[in-house]
Amino acid sequence: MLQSSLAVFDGFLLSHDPVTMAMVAIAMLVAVFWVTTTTDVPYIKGLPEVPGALPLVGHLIQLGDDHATTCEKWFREYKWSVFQVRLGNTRAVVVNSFDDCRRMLVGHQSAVIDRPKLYTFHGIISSTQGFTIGSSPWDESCKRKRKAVGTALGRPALRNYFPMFDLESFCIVRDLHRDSCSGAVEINIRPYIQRYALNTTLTLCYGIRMDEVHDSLLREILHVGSAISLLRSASENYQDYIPALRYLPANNKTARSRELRSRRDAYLNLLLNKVREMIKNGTDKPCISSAILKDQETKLTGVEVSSICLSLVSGGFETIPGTLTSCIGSLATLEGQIWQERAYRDIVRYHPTMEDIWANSFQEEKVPYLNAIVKEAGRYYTVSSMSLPRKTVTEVDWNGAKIPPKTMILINAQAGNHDMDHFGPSAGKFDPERWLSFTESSDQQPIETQSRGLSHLSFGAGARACSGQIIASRLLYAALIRIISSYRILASDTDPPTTDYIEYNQFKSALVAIPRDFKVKLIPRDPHGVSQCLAAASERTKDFYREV
Ligand code: HEM
Repeated sequence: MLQSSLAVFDGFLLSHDPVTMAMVAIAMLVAVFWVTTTTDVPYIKGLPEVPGALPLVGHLIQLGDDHATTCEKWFREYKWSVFQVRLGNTRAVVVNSFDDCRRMLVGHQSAVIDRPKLYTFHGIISSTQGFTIGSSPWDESCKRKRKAVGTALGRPALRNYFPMFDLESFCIVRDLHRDSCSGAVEINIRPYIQRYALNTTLTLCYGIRMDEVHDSLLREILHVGSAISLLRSASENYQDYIPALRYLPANNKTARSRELRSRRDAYLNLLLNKVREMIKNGTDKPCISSAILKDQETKLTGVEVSSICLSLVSGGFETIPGTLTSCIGSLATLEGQIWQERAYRDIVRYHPTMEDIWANSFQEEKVPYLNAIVKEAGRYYTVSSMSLPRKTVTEVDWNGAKIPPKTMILINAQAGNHDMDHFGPSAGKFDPERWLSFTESSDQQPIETQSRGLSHLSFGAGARACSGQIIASRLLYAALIRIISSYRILASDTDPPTTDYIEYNQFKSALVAIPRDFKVKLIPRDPHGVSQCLAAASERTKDFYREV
């Protein structure tokens, strides 16, 4: 098409006939329109397309910073649960209602098992350490990595991590206790939770942890990880969808990606070298990379090992803090005081003494009210609002519309998790009790409602669902039980939490939500009991893991 237009243009240069000139102009316009509106996958008949796509950018500008919220709005406005949009030159199918998200992810799980490759993330950032599992196309290497991670993070493996849960949740309370001065000082809890999440995955991968909340290596890993997560989002990275932008002379996205890649390489290499050194000195702790470096019956390549460690570190360091910090924000509100008291009563029902809570809180998740809080936190604060993009490998027949192979599928988990058709009219409200029923006895004890199948969409679903969901739930539970039983949490009057499920997030364009900062007052429930438990935990955990 372009070549024939150029041929006509040559003819135009030789002739000044007005008819020829008009024809050439039209041909040129058609060619420009064609080039700027063609997508990788052609228009899918039978699926509605949101109106207003522009040449070159498609719907990117309309989608704005916050794709999940814009698509949720379109879903409600047009009453289309599944529609197609154009992200520059890429056609994507967006799925919104809870039932359709489940049907796409579970009902068509083999067809949507792939992940798309993006220019910036795959081509630049991942060129040295390999792709994370969550961004790996479905191939033999991805299968091997998922299998290894499935074993490391599956339910049977959890018991190996009990000492780690004990130590890391102890460190949260230890430092909150020190820094909040018994409620006199209001405190931002997110840094403590960030260390909790990051130390957990660093321990799993490298047998290494950092004790200080503001440790410089810890902050570097968090900073670089968040900056990379920002570069994965469509709204921050138009060059993935509008290739011409890649060739602009002042392309700061590419330069920034390269800078972040080398900073990430530096700390990943440092961590791996530490493990090598520990192996040499015989001081290494059991962890994924030491097992692989010692070649314990593994068939994984070096790049696959880096990819696994990268996936675990990046899988947890924002999702856990995003969910847990926001959840504590909801619990700290006036209404949240009731949930805290009911949770506390339920904790005491299963663990009658403070010692028992501390000794037996991380081995299983048996307090129903806490499980309900964990589930509601996951649902309500959908930290990965558009999940991770999928790609079809085979055709999907969607009510007669044929979605071809290689089509990008975007799961709007935020919309599905707040879908009133599924969760009822209170879908837009944080309410742990939606997961509970109560006994008819006078003390109305909470019982978990047995939900069949998928509770919410925050961990995705189907063959590429989150590999870390079991350990993630345990981490949320293990931190909450110790925090709630140690303190009454009150929102600060001057820096209160934002508890709206959209507005709580300060970076709408990032792949994973970063909650707005807020502060809480922590009023010790039993100061003496907490001090005793802290002293005992300090003694118990002192030799578990080494620090960098
Ligand atoms: C609250 C915590 C977490 C949330 C909300 C979350 C959410 C997600 C989501 C939405 C996906 C994509 C699922 C899909 O496409 O269907 C995912 C994938 C993944 N997550 Fe998580 N995650 C969490 C914690 C973790 C943790 C702690 C780890 C590891 C230690 C982890 C490791 C992974 C991995 C490896 C994948 C890629 C799976 C694949 O592509 O095959 N996640 N997660």
